[in-house]
Amino acid sequence: MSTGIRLLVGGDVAGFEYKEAILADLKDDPRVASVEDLGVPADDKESETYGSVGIRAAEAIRDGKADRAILVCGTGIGVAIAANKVPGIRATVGHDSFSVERSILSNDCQVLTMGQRVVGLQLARRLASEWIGYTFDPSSPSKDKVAVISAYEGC
Ligand SMILES: O=C[C@H](O)[C@H](O)COP(=O)(O)O
Repeated sequence: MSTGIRLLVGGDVAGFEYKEAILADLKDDPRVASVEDLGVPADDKESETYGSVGIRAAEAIRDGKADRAILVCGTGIGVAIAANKVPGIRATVGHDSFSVERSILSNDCQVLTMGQRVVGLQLARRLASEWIGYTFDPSSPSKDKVAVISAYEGC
């Protein structure tokens, strides 16, 4: 990934500890231009569920306020489903290095999600770091495949 990526992190109560750890890592990462915490906050972890956090992150990316988001819930599934409801946003669960790589190089995903109840913390942190290191190649054959989805959405 080129320097200057603008990131969001977020999640629900079930992903709070991982979200906080990944947020801390990203704040120290020289590849990151900015990172914003969308919550849930430490003092009100039940304030939102995965649906609203996922949608809010995706809308911010859609609106050009950030480039990508890393979201954590219990499984990664809920935040992915929510983010994918926003037209133009491609979100996926990624719990292994190959999927995390392909989520960018094949699918040009703007959102990576993970599950705090599924993988270990150190793996989640490593996958987050790997993910921001990938950049989609718009001259690759994958571009036309992603375009099929975008055309359906009208994006
Ligand atoms: O996808 C949903 C998440 O895993 C969420 O954090 C937990 O949801 P639950 O409490 O309904 O299992």
